Amino acid sequence: MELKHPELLKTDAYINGEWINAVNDKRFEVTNPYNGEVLAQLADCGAAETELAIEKAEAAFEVWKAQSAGKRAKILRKWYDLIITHANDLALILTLEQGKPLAEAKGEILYGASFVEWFSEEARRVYGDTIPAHMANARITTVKQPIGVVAAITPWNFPNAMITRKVAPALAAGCTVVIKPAAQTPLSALALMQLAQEAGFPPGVVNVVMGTDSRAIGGVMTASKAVRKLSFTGSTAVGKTLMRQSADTVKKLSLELGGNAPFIVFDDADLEKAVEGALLAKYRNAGQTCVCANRIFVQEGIYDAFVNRFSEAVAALPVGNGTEPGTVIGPLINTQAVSEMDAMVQEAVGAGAKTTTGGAKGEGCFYPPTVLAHADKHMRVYKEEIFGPIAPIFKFGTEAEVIALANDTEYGLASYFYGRDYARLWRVAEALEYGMVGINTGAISTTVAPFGGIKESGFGREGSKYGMNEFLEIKYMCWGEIDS
Ligand SMILES: NC(=O)c1ccc[n+]([C@@H]2O[C@H](COP(=O)([O-])OP(=O)(O)OC[C@H]3O[C@@H](n4cnc5c(N)ncnc54)[C@H](O)[C@@H]3O)[C@@H](O)[C@H]2O)c1
Ligand SMILES: O=C[C@H](O)CS(=O)(=O)O
Repeated sequence: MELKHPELLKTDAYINGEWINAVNDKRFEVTNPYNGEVLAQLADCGAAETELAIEKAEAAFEVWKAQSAGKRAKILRKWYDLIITHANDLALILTLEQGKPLAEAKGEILYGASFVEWFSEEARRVYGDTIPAHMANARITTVKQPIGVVAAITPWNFPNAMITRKVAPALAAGCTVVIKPAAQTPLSALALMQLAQEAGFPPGVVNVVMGTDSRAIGGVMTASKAVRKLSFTGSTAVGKTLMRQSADTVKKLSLELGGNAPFIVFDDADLEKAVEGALLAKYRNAGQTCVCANRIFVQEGIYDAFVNRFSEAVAALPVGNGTEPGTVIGPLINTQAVSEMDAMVQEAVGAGAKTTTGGAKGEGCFYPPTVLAHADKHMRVYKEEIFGPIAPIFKFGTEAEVIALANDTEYGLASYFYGRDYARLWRVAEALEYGMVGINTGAISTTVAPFGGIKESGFGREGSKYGMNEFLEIKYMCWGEIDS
């Protein structure tokens, strides 16, 4: 791996400002999904290392929370500057371990960095209140205080941004953090720790433990009384497990879970813009994105025109090695994902769907971008999160019909629709049961807006002016006997 800053390639856990091997010397491999090449052998951490990291984070909390907001802001800003300086190296590490094309990886690095920049600024704006008291001789104030040690568990699909989106607000609030990245993509997390160390975060403020036994690591995190907050991004199934495990210590939770986004195209939509938006919303990271369009609903008047135009554009998407310029679709994370895609496609085709492009396994971790016309609500692609490059297209008649279809899911993360009748745009935006709605756009993810879902897509918001609230407790103070 040719890096300008070779120190970014780390393979040991980062605990209390030191790089440490697993206590039992166990290592695990991280491979490149494009060609199966072993990129590195990493410390295979478990319960012992997690307990140590939590202990050090708890000790560091006393120091970090006592820093001024300005001091925390300065170190976060320095971290941001270092991430930007080394963005190309971070993007290469990300592409090699996760597979997404370099241009997308660079975009993720800049997106991830934007959370560090945003919360380096928000750090100085944790305001309290003075409230007119209920008694003449009393005064009422509130202050916001950091909740304490935070455990962060993150997925493989955005191995940089899903970390900074949690860790930046937590650190800005004065919390300390223990991160467990996905075992498939830990190199991005460790590279961020190298830069955090260079930025001057005191030992123990931010830590990373990685390993193949996620249950062991998560089990320690959820059982620990020292961990006052768990912030999880991943599947709904695992989110539910962690929620159950956290009940015994009544942890504050943020859950960013799975999605099943509808992408609705009304007859009056600009067809070209709708196709462009659908391509963007569907095929980011080869469809391995929580907010990807999962079900494309097209009104009957333009159904055939949309299917033809969209299929043509999908068939032309360049597929290949993420490090090659021009690649738009890289490999999936592993061959199991490829098999899962193929099973969903074959089930849909067996039930009457028609592939207009793609529809058969590629080599290794590749599955071609696939379009399924004449999909219906009885198929897996309607009910389940696809999390891959398959675009099922459903036909609908009326506004009421498509709202019912769009909301017919236990998920509630992202949703999208294209149209031009402004009265209808308002009605549909208000009727969709989702945390986020894209209206005439397929790209909604930004640090300035509250990112998160409802129903079984989780709760809590990341980014925006709301993001720090996840890591703060409001304390109310009632000052009596003022007139004595
Ligand atoms: N809402 C969002 O912001 C968002 C963002 C990215 C991904 N996701 C979702 O994540 C899923 C894909 O990511 P994934 O495959 O990494 O999800 P996953 O739930 O399998 O794993 C997520 C993380 O949890 C860990 N984990 C798994 N089982 C665990 C356990 N029992 N205890 C502790 N940790 C455990 C994994 O090692 C990984 O670090 C999709 O459902 C996607 O929608 C959601
Ligand atoms: O997988 C979903 C992540 O949240 C990525 S993004 O925030 O939509 O870019």
